[in-house]
Amino acid sequence: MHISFISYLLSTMTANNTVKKYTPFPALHFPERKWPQQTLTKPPRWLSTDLRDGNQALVQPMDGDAKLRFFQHLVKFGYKEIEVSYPSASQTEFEFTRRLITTGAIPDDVWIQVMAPCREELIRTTIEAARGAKKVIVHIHLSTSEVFREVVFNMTEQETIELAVRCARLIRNLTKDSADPEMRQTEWTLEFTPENFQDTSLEFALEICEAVKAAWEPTEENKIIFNVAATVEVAMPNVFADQIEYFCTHISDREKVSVSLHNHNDRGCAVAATEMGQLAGADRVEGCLFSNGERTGNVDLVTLALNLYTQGVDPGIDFGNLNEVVDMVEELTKIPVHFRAPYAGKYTFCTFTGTHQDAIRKGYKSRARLEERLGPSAKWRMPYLPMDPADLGRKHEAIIRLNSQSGKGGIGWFVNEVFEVDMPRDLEVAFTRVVKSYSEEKGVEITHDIIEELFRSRYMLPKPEGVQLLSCKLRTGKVCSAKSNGVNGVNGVNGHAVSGANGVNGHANDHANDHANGHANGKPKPNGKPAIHEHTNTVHLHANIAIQGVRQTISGSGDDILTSLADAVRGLGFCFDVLDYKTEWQHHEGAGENDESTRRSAGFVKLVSGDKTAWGVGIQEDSILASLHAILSAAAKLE
Ligand SMILES: CC(=O)SCCNC(=O)CCNC(=O)[C@H](O)C(C)(C)COP(=O)(O)OP(=O)(O)OC[C@H]1O[C@@H](n2cnc3c(N)ncnc32)[C@H](O)[C@@H]1OP(=O)(O)O
Ligand SMILES: CC(C)C(=O)C(=O)O
Repeated sequence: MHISFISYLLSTMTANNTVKKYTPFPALHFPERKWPQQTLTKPPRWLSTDLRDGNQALVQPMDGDAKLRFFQHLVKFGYKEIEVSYPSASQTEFEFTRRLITTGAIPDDVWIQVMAPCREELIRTTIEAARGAKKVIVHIHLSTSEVFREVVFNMTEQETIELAVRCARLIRNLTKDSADPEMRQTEWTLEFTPENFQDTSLEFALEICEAVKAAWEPTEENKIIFNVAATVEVAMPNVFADQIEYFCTHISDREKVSVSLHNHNDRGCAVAATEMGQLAGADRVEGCLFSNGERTGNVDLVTLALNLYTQGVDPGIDFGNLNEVVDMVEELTKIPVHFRAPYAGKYTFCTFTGTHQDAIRKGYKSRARLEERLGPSAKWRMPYLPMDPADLGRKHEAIIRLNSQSGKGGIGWFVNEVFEVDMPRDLEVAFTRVVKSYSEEKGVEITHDIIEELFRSRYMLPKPEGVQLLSCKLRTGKVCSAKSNGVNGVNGVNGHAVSGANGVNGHANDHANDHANGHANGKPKPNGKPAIHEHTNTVHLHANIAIQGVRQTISGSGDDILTSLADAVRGLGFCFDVLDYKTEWQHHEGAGENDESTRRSAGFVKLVSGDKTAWGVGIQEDSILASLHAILSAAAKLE
């Protein structure tokens, strides 16, 4: 037999053998389940364990100052239950807990949670650390799964129950039943975690929780918390939901119990499992910001909260400045938030892809119209963006980024961001070719600066200040004509637009709107055929201009201002026809519509001469000057 065939056989056998060491997690036979029909309509009680589970998983756990900053942020975001420490772990943990309490850093409505294993001396230390706080959840954990009982603790089920009950009684004696009056002033709650609940027999999990509950004696007002943890995620989320619904419907005194979830992300399903667990009846959720925590992390509290938000449910946590949250967590944990993390990643609301950019751009235009009619609470319907980035304090300009995968939608978006104008479609197509070939040739991301440079050098006069309009007179007259002054296929203004014959400064605004409207309405005729006008107005233009300081007089006639300008420029010795044009006023964000000091006009003109075509663009405070620039710029390129 050939040697490589033998090694192939060996490797297949090895692979088959290694997979056999795993056992499938059994599904629950639970036909009574109701969770698949439920929906989430309210937020859970949230607990942040960033300062405990998150902290214990760091290469370098946080010091007291870092923990304090983190704590203050958590309070600011709106968390009312915060696991602050594992006081028996280290002096830092103990002292941090004391510092919070003695400096009055804990708002009255915030519960701190302190954690300990089921070991008497460590529980005593833990409770001592919490002395004097207003509201404290004492959290003890004990693994209940078979493998832990056998491998780690060497304890029977009965011994495990007895240990848990002893600890619950001890905590009760040291806290709510304490002889020390200072201790009794604190509001104490017990949280018991049957660690590895997911891998524990449900009957045993219920049995141990019932025993702990009986030892603690919770009330409806001050419920005991059973934190049914997926310490290691070993099953699919639907199986987890069955386990939770079974637990919720079989634990006694349900009204005195808060069922809490604590999901880790070993199979990558922590968010799904936590959401399904809530559908199944859980009341409370523990997790960390951006999924920090042991191994693959705890469930991500940011994703959970914002998933609710995007279903129209207020999570009660404020992530209105999500970048600030990211910065804080990255700085204090030294773990970067992934670029594609839900909601928070740098690329989460950003696309390089042409068709996506086109859809988003159209989406924003449609959104602007919708908001004009219905206000900012109009229902969010946006292609590719399940959430408004502005709700997270994220800027629209970060959404679209350009490379060789981008198309005219994205490139048009950038031009709009740089110049505050919308290009005509045909110019978008032409400029897209320019940008794509630049991007492919250089292999770089296209920035706003590159767009500006490419656009200016391609379509605008190199020195726009070199061309000035010193004065301009316009006159209209009715004529009977069947041609359009050498301007192929351009319809004229509406016949009434230009009445004045003012100087430059005086004319800009009274004729400019009509100029713009006329062009917007006036579509070029296909094939460049002359338009037939039986009775129309002709615009006669007479202007004094200066090019590089040299004064010239130009005059021309046409169906409208632009075509009469084109006619006049031809008088300077250029030879062309107008193929397409558009004028518009810039959309100045924040400036009032009639704020003349900030208004600028854009003229876009496509000229043809022989078999050459060229676009020119002018952006100026004066609409006639803008069009003049556009024509001169395109005409120069045809030379
Ligand atoms: C799933 C979770 O994340 S639970 C939270 C865990 N967090 C931490 O462990 C962080 C802080 N921990 C520590 O600082 C230390 O581990 C301490 C202070 C708790 C204990 O330290 P040590 O006494 O040195 O013990 P060590 O760290 O080796 O822990 C193992 C011992 O604790 C026991 N143990 C582990 N979990 C528990 C528990 N939930 N209840 C009771 N005993 C426990 C083990 O059986 C073992 O006992 P053994 O030495 O008799 O075999
Ligand atoms: C809640 C505790 C015990 C925990 O961190 C876990 O189970 O993962």
